[in-house]
Parts: sequence; structure tokens; C-alpha cells
Amino acid sequence: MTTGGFLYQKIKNSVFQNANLTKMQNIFPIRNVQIDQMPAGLKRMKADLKKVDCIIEVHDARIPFSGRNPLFHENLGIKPHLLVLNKMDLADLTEKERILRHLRYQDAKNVVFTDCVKDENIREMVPLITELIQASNRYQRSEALDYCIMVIGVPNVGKSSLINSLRRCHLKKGKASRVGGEPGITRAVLSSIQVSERPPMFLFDTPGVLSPQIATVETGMKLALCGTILDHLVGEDIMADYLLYTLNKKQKFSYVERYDLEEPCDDIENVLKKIAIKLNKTHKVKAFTGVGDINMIVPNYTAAAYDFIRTFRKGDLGKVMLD
Ligand SMILES: Nc1nc2c(ncn2[C@@H]2O[C@H](COP(=O)(O)OP(=O)(O)OP(=O)(O)O)[C@@H](O)[C@H]2O)c(=O)[nH]1
Repeated sequence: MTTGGFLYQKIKNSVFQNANLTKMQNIFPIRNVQIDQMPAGLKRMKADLKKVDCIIEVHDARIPFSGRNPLFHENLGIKPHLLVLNKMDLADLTEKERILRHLRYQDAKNVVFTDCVKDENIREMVPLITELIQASNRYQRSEALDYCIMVIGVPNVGKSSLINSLRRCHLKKGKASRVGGEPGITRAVLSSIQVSERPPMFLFDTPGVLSPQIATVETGMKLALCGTILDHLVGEDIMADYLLYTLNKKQKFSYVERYDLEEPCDDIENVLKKIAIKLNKTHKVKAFTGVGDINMIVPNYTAAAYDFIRTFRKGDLGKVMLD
């Protein structure tokens, strides 16, 4: 058996590697990215930079190396920086040390893995941020007694969830920032939200900003599987194909048992058919024959693909590292 991914390979071969967004737009027609100009959200963040002491960049732990927006580093990189790799509950972290080494080699020296649903590793953040700020030059904020932090990241990685989780852990208070399963929930840079009393610490939530250039189709697929791009803009069938390819490549075969397959399979059509039958996701179509029309019941491939992707995102196909 091969790993599959035939649909994905076809797309990959049809565009140039390292293509810019103009070339990629057929595949990743991302709505909120403006080519050749800084996205409005980022402009606003840059303007607010003088009000903050530290930047927390949140990213998905399943893609520690892919899809981080380089514009963040270019435009906001002068402040102390903490990289939070969130959704650690969904990521296979058996190679955590290698990941940390590689990140250190890039630009990220301060990294924390978190789970904002179960509040894991959240309590270590306030002391770490305090340390980073105290070791830095706060310029015009050197007299300020409170600490202000900007939370940035691509859409849907858990920026609002992190703020809510910090508030739960340190202030025993509930939600202050809206959370949602789809990208684009946070629309504006909010006013500051308190997350700790001692030291007084305030966080700014910001809208997710994707990179205006997605370097490769593979990076785009990973970002899409992590839910940072709306599914229908990429296509559930292509995403499902890339997911099957990844699961086979990583030898994560729990989909076989879950969907009553006999063995691992590299043919997405076959897998989606089995999923549709198992979940009763079928629809009626009219077939035209020479002697009259007949109604046929056929598998609903899109619904099956959607279920496959959703099951992966919930972690029900096991913990996976996409990078
Ligand atoms: N499994 C898991 N899910 C998480 C975690 N953190 C956040 N989520 C979920 O991820 C989704 C997105 O969370 P948000 O906090 O809205 O993400 P965001 O980055 O603020 O999103 P935008 O406002 O779109 O940029 C929600 O469904 C959260 O419940 C986590 O640690 N583990």
C-alpha cells in the first residue's frame, strides 16, 4: 500500500513550490488576506505596540514549524516573545525535545506547550512572562506597574481560549473573550483583559492574521486541517485526502477500526464510501437512463469527508504531529 494522497499530489504538482498567494489563490482563496499590503489587523497591532511589554504568539502544537506568520516577527519582533504551542492534547509530542531544539534554532527561545481546555501548563505562564519583561528594556513603559501583553497568532489557534484559561487559573473568573470552532471569531483588537492580580497583568486579544504568503501547498493543507482556514474555501475532499495521506505516512491507523475498514487504505474515495455507509450519510440522486429516470441512493462524500476531518480535529484519530 502507498500512503495515498493522490488528490493532494495532483494539486501539489499543478502549482509551483514556493508560489506566492496570487498563484495559490485557486487553492487557498483566503478571504481576509490582502496581497502586497499589511493586513489591517496587523497595522492596528503595530500601532498598539508601544502599549505592550511582551508578545505572546499562540500557534497550533500540531504544526510547530509551519504556518506561523513571518509578518509578526518582522513587525512586532522588538518586544520579548513567548511562543505558546496550544492544543497539546491533540499533538503527538513524542519528539518534543527535537521540536524545542529546532524552534530555538529558528527564533523561538521561550516556548510553552498548553491545553487551554484543561488548563494544562497555564500556571507557569505568568511567572515566565514576568521574568521576560523584567529582563527587557520597557522603554516608555519602564515606570508602569502593570504588565501589558499582546496575544497574536493565526486564526483559530486558541488565543481567546488562552486568555480565558489564564483568567480561570489566576482570577477564578469566567470568559472575557469569545471562543469559537471556526476561524475569524475575534474581529477587533479588544481592550485589555486582566488575567492576574499579582503582578497586575493585562492581555490584549487580537484577530487571527494569516501569512499573506503560504509557502507550499503542504503548509496550506496543514493550516486547513488545523482549522485556521475555513474548510469550504479549501475543499473538504482535498483536505480529507491529505489527512488520509498524513495518517498513513505517520502510521496512525486508528481510522481503520473506527470506520470498519478491513485494513489501512490509500484510496480516499474508498475510505469516504465506507465512512458514508457506516454513518448513513447518503443522498438521493436522479440518474438518467435511456428508458426513464431512476432515483439512486449514493454515498455523500462531502459529509463523510467532513466527519473524517472533524473526528481528526477532536483528537479521536489519535494524537498527530502534522509537521
Ligand atoms: N482540543 C483543544 N481545543 C482548543 C484548545 N484551545 C482552544 N481550543 C478550541 O479551539 C477553537 C478556537 O479557539 P479560540 O480561542 O476561539 O481561537 P482564536 O485563536 O481566538 O480564534 P480567532 O478569534 O478565530 O482568531 C475553539 O473551538 C476552542 O474550544 C486546546 O488547548 N485544546
